[in-house]
Amino acid sequence: MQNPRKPRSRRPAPQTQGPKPAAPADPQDRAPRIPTARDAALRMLNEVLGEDPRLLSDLRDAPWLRPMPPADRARALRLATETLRGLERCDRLLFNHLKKTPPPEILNILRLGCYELATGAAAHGVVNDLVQAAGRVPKQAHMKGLVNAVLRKTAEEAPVQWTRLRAPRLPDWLREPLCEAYGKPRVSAFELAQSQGAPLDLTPRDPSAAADWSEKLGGVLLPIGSIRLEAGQQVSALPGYDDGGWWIQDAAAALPARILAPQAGENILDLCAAPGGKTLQLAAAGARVTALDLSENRLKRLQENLQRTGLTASVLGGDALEFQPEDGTLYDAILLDAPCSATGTIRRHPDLPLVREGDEIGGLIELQAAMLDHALTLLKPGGRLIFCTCSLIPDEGECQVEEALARHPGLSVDRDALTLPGVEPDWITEEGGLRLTPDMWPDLGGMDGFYMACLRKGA
Ligand SMILES: C[S@@+](CC[C@H](N)C(=O)[O-])C[C@H]1O[C@@H](n2cnc3c(N)ncnc32)[C@H](O)[C@@H]1O
Repeated sequence: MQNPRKPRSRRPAPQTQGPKPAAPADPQDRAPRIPTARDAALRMLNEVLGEDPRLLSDLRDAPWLRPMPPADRARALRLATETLRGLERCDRLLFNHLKKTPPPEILNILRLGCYELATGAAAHGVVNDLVQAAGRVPKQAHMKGLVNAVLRKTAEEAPVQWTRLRAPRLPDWLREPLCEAYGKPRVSAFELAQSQGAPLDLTPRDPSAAADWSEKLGGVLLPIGSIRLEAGQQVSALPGYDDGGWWIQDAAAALPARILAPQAGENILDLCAAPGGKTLQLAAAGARVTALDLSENRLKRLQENLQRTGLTASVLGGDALEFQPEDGTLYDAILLDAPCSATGTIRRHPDLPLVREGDEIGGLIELQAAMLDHALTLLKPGGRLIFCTCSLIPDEGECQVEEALARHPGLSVDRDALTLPGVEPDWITEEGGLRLTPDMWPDLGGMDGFYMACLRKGA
């Protein structure tokens, strides 16, 4: 596998999307009953694809989901996620039977129905339920007949046609810079991997117990030490959840802390730490960890994760750009998991390319560089700093490291840190980082896209 070609300039990705359709009215405001999983999935689709688009991850804790039983909430999220993953396929099938684009809420009802019918749901129940849902859309009840007719036709052809349609394409704002960096065939391979979703990966608290956990949980032990299970499990019911024997973390996301190779007693700063997968890895190795993040909400999840696993870290709310340790001590090592476009996580979050338009990437690139520069001021001479992002865009990875090396004489890349079981030579980039993409490990179920490098401060 080849390393990506790097774009020469850092221009922000172009915006090619037109204005979003008008926000639909909120059917739940008029319906006091507890939403069903389908009702909630429809509301999620309306919010993600609405005028003020929201990410599904921002809707997880929405107050209107609270009255629902947890299993229905989980089903709603799965239905919305998978409909959004298959949106292009849904529209291709539906528009064979539509003379013009229906109002957004009706179109989303059809899209949800199309996804469910294509993937094996019983036609009778889906169609009846969604016709009823159309009848509750304010001012659109007359569309019930259309919903009924289109879904009945879709029920006949969608199960056969669905997998014959191409893997949904990324939008131009992302596809163009990725094609420039990796070439079209690789980007098509990313899209295929993204269309297949992601398995459930776990990081064992004790890396030497990985094989035991894998056997106990009926999983597959991955070459880099993570445990892979099939998606869709009730995680809290699995052995080891309550006592923190492992935590959920994509295999690719577990590598930065492994490359850091934390030692017991080391003073390690985890900048941009929440919700804390990497903090847990550092603490489990016996390091004295300071975990800092700007988001109070995400820090709550980090605290819960520490509590469940019984691990300890000093948790601080604050801005990584301004952070100064109270006693002025410098850190042995720093992990900087910088905020980024998150384009490496699209197989888990297929809503991301639909909600974002790429206009935030220029600002993120500046922020990452500023964070890296500030982090270096907090590091001991000779200390190591892991810079990582869950992005596929080289400007947020390879280019950041190349430019940091140019800005900081004495700073070097520690290539030896990459010598770990399971790390393949093809993953190593020219400047000495690791480039991971979703098409890697195709026979094992892929991995998230990530970039990481271990930097050494001059002594
Ligand atoms: C990629 S996520 C971190 C994931 C985390 N390291 C883990 O393994 O679970 C990036 C984090 O950066 C945080 N963040 C964004 N801007 C920040 C800032 N200026 N200072 C500190 N944290 C920031 C976000 O709240 C978010 O939690």
